[in-house]
Amino acid sequence: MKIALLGYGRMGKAIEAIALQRGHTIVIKTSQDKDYDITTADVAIDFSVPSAAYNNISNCLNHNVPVISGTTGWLEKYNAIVSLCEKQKGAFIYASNFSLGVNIFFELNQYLAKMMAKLEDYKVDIEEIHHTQKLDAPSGTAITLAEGIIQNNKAYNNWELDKAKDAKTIAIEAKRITDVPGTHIISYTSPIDTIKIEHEAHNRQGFALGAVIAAEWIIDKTGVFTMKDVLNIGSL
Ligand SMILES: NC(=O)C1=CN([C@@H]2O[C@H](COP(=O)(O)OP(=O)(O)OC[C@H]3O[C@@H](n4cnc5c(N)ncnc54)[C@H](O)[C@@H]3O)[C@@H](O)[C@H]2O)C=CC1
Ligand SMILES: O=C(O)C1=N[C@H](C(=O)O)C[C@H](O)C1
Repeated sequence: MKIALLGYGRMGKAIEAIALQRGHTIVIKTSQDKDYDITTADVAIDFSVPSAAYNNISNCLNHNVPVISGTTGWLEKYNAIVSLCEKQKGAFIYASNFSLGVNIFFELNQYLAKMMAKLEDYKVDIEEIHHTQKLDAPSGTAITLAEGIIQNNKAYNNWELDKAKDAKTIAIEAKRITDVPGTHIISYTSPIDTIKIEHEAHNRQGFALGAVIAAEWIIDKTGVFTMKDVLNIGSL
């Protein structure tokens, strides 16, 4: 497969290493807004910056190149991308987190949220820890986790960074510590005890491998997909 890497930072480089190991070729590596011919690629993988993701993804869809995006912090334009993908009969996957481990963690989070819905003494909060170069807060993964709780527990209808403004809001605390690849902790606390589930990435390989697997999967497909489709999580 000929791959375009839109964003060639920490993740772009980790994806390149895994793509080459799996026999793919990198035909475009871009680290800024500059002209390139996206049609030379079979598939594009965007891990760039929040301000660049929409243009990168649109350019692929406008040229009928399937595109995977892991960039976080641009989702106010997600619906516009879905419409463009449908109009162009293109193929697109966004995931706040491409690792298998986090996608299993997303399922656990939803299951636990459902169980805790009946237990009013427990209050939930989310903590995420990332490296100090991260541009966005809270992390895309923490937002997906909060959405998973809200969908499964009527006690919550909103999330907020730092302090929860009322009992129906989930507080997300974002910590920035040198070199941490990504840790997410969900805690349910009552006056009596605390129940916690945690995912800790040891490095970026899980994110990168998941993105390459998604790129391999999306070739020849049409539509807007998620990592749940790629990993066929229901069958695990
Ligand atoms: N979904 C997932 O599994 C994961 C998502 N991420 C997200 O991926 C993004 C990138 O993360 P990192 O690689 O750690 O950041 P990074 O800062 O190391 O790399 C971003 C790269 O994008 C480049 N860039 C800036 N403008 C661009 C443009 N117009 N077109 C193409 N590239 C451009 C920058 O020069 C930089 O090289 C972030 O939004 C991060 O939150 C990170 C890890 C996993
Ligand atoms: O910026 C990062 O590094 C990461 N970003 C993603 C996010 O915002 O959730 C995924 C992962 O946690 C690493």
